[in-house]
Amino acid sequence: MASEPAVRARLQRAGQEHLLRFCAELAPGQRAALLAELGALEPEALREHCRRAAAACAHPPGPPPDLAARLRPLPPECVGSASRCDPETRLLWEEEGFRQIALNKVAVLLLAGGQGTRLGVTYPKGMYQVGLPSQKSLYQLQAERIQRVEQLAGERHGTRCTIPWYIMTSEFTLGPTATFFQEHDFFHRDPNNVIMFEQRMLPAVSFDGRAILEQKDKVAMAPDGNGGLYCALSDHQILEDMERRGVEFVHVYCVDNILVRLADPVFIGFCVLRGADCGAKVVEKAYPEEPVGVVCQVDGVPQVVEYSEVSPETAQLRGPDGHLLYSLGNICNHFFTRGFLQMVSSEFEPLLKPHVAVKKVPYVDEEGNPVKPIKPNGIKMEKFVFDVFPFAKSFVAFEVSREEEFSPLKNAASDARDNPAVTRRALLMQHYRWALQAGAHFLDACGARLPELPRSLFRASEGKDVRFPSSHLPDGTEPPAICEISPLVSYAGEGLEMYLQGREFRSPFILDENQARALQA
Ligand SMILES: CC(=O)N[C@H]1[C@@H](OP(=O)(O)O)O[C@H](CO)[C@@H](O)[C@@H]1O
Repeated sequence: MASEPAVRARLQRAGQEHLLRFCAELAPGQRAALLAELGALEPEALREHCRRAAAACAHPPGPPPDLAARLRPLPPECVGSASRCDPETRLLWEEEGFRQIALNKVAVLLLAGGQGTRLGVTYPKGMYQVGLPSQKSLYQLQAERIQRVEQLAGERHGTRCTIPWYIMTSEFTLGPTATFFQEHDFFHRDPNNVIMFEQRMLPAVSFDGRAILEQKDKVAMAPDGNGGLYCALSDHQILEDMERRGVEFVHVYCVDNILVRLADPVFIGFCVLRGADCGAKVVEKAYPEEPVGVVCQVDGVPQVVEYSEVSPETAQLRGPDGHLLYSLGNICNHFFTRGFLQMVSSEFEPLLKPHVAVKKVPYVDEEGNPVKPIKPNGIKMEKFVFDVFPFAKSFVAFEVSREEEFSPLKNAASDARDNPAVTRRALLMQHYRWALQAGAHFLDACGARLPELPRSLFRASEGKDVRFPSSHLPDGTEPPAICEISPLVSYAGEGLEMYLQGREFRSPFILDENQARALQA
């Protein structure tokens, strides 16, 4: 254990000795914990972190003044589209994706270190369940989609294959996530193929560059952002683990999108066939202020400009076709080759610039009294996962349908958007569409057939795909029938005809594996 004089000397080098000001009055256990926490902070890095935070604070808030002039939309040749391509091309991409999965070359990596502050929960967001009939959590939906896509790839190629699931957690989420997985028997995944690792934490810093003490024996620490991924990959030898397993392509995604398609073969295949080392899935932005980053070019280089860093004027610009000029909304689904991740982790990571968030950080005052500030008093610095895009040799964006692939759980019920009810509805609406496309009919409680989709709400596209965009429905509208389809039965709406074609079902209807077996018999 680090001794107090040793820790004090290190803190002096970092200019942060004040962190020990209550040390003498702590009980032995508390003191040891504080010394261990402080002893782990590297003095030069801590000094630099606090210096940068204070310097960033000296700049006026908001986007850099010259940013707008440096922005351009991504050139069309870098953008593919799942919905606007011809069906044969889409099939080719999908086939390539399945081939790579069957060869065990694809892994998924979940970014799950966040604190769920906006959602207002004290546990990891992935454990949240939005109120589906099956009561599945986000983690369970994800686990089951991995299992199904492995099965589909295996069937096509007459093999058994594995998609390892890497889960980046933080000090806040590792313990509860690990326990949750154990309690749920890893959702029937082999625990050897679920690899949890922890991202680093960084101290929150006051406006004058001093790390903040949250309690007498605890520094206010926060995860280093989802771009902490690249340090964490090195810290825990994750890339070596991928290499041992033969993984070449990694689908990185964030935890909150209830519709996320893990290891999506179409996306993987598109990126691989394009020879991309780095890719981002996007949806068309719904409205100018939508809180999604935009994929674009800055000084001619592909990049994401985060919603918090783009001015309202720029966000509202429209192109000649009337669409938003910066319309490619980042949905935090990224493709990386292992080689690219290796280069980033070994070479480019130190070049990533942290982003500054000014926050209310609870602290102890000079007398040691805990204070909950009413206005922002501190700075948290975070790296962003997409800040590595400028280092790509070949970057692509891939546009997908929002209704099918994007409904993030960000906010508590008190917020009208991206809340649990909205995400629940997005999933149930999707499953209802899939069931209708597969030829199902639904009955009300009295056995009468429910009217099928109001014609005015149809938007026919993608061949026989019946589109029923939730964005065209008045807020709060439920699908006409409740239908939930287990990801173990269908990953993206495929293969449902054999259970549903021409049959009638009463709402609510849950198509799980047992039900599917019964219907097949
Ligand atoms: C740093 C980062 O990854 N930000 C992402 C992420 O936003 P959060 O508000 O941090 O959850 O998810 C959004 C999509 O849900 C995406 O648009 C945005 O760019």
